[in-house]
Amino acid sequence: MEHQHDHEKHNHNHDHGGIFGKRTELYFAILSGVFFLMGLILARVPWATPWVSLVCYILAYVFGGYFTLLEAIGKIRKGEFEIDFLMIVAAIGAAYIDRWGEGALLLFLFSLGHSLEHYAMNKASKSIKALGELSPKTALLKNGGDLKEIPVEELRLNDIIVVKPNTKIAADGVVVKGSSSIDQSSITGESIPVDKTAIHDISDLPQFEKLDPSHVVFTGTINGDSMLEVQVLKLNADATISRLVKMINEVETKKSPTQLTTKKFEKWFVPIVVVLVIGLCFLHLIIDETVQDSLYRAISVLVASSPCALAISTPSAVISGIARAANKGVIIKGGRALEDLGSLTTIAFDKTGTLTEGKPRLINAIALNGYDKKEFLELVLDVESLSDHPLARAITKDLKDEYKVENSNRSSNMEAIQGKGVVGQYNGGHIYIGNGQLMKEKGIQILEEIQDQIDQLQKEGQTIMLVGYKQRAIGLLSVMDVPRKSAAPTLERLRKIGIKQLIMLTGDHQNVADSIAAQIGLTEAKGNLLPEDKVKAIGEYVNKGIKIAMVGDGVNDAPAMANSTVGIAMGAAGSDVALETADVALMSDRIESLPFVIGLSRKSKSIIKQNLWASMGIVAFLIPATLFGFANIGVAVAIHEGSTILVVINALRLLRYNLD
Ligand SMILES: Nc1ncnc2c1ncn2[C@@H]1O[C@H](COP(=O)(O)OP(=O)(O)OP(=O)(O)O)[C@@H](O)[C@H]1O
Ligand SMILES: [Zn+2]
Repeated sequence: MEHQHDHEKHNHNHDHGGIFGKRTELYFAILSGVFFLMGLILARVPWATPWVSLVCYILAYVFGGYFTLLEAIGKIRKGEFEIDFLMIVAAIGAAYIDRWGEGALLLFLFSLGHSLEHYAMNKASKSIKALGELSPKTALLKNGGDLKEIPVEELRLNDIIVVKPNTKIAADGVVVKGSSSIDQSSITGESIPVDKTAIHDISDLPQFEKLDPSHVVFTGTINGDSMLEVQVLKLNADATISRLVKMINEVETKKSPTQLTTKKFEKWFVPIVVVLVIGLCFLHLIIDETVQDSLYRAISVLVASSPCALAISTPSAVISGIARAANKGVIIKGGRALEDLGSLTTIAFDKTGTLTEGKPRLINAIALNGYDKKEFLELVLDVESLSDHPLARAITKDLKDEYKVENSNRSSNMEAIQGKGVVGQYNGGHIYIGNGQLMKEKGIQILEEIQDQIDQLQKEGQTIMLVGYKQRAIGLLSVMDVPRKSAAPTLERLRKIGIKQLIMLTGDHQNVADSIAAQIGLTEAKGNLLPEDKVKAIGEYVNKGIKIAMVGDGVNDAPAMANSTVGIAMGAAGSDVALETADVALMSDRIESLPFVIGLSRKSKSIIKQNLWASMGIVAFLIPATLFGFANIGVAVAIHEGSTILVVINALRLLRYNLD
């Protein structure tokens, strides 16, 4: 509780700070309204001298105009020319023709409208900022035998911290002692706690990204009922949560396509209005009316045509949409990604780790051609332990754990052959481990009967790797990675919400691809693809004008993702690379979030559309209404500001979006 308080003090929004704190803008608007009303009343009481009411109006001007003027000046400095400026001009114009009352009303309603607008927009960004407030301020550093509470900024890499039950974890790191179930919802949006256990071997830690997620913990997540010891693997500034917050804050500055179009529209619309308004000022030269009448009309039209609601209609929806996604553990990087997500018709998935569990198990390890089995297994272990391909890691693990083979480190010069396998040196001979293609290229013969066996295994969905040593096939490995339980229902869901094509792209054999596809219900499965083929396959869809997303781990699939309309990375919590490269990052590896974000994006798009129509409709109605004198300044301002707030409230509905 104390921490939170502390944070409030330092972190509040300074945009519109002032003597009354956060709400100064609103209070000023209210004061402006009070003085306007007093002016209005005093102008009508017989005993008050006219200047008393004038003083009230002037005070209404001061309070109503203060922030508007500040904002206008700020924008003009940046070379932007916006509505605030037009409003100031209109108010000055009103004063000039001695319509102080209407000028005061204008500034009062304008400032009220805008402070409410800011308040509402804050509500959206607050749910983003709340993310940043998740990380605790201090950590319990284990220092020999005793514990010391230190600020998180002072933690260094490889420090050991103690996490008490039911407290927040203070650093990204690996569990080295204890096991507990951890509420990671703050990062992944997953409400069910995840079990974490201590890593067995801390002597030779792999990179943070390569660690098994069941040992990894994140800053800001909440420990369950038991004590943990965590080795710090990231400095506070680099913690996943810090990156997230930074990323989402940058997102607000990236404009969506609709926003850019609206900006373009404003670029020619505003000058036209200005010319029209200036022309209207001189109307008394042509038709029979007073200068005052002409100016009054010009000011009303100016107010009526300020595209205020239009300007806010898209950003408000984009921010609300992104905020909603963020608290469900999905990072959407900007308005463009949001709008693209909403227009998808096709989704391509990587196989391993995306549609499948990504935990391949070694099913068969068969020595061929009379090669000694023990020797064969050792050889495979020695070579594969040098590779960090997921298949290699699975094979290594199972050979050690299940087959009790020991690593004798007799292999050297291991090299990966992209999308095919590995090559290494062993006892003075070349050894190849990889797919059939690799064996063919290296001139290693596979007997007919073995090929039949391979075909059979592949049809069951097993990935086959052959081992060639000294130009001879000496063994066969088969590995099985089962589809995620959530894959079939998620694909079904996606189809239901209208995604027409669901495609799998994989480096694995076509038979394996087909087998998985049949199990989970894809429209198409493309196998035998090298990484560059995946990029090409995506490119073909994009060239046909199809909006396609590529879903993958964000690391191996980064090029294909970059080539797609939207790149979606899964399990991004553990991988900075994935977080950086993707347009959309699912922090957890739950593909079931996909229908939700797509639904949310579509909703955002439709809200943007509603907002655009509403705001343009109002302007289209108000301009003639003021032009022909049906609406005076007061009515014009009221409708104008009313529509602005309506548009923002409409956008805020996204904060409560749920896929039904
Ligand atoms: N280290 C390795 N050891 C043995 N075989 C390998 C290795 N790396 C790749 N291969 C072989 O190359 C094939 C293609 O590998 P690639 O990395 O392109 O695809 P993948 O990651 O297994 O599958 P996906 O494309 O679905 O993610 C694998 O199916 C395997 O047969
Ligand atoms: Zn406005």
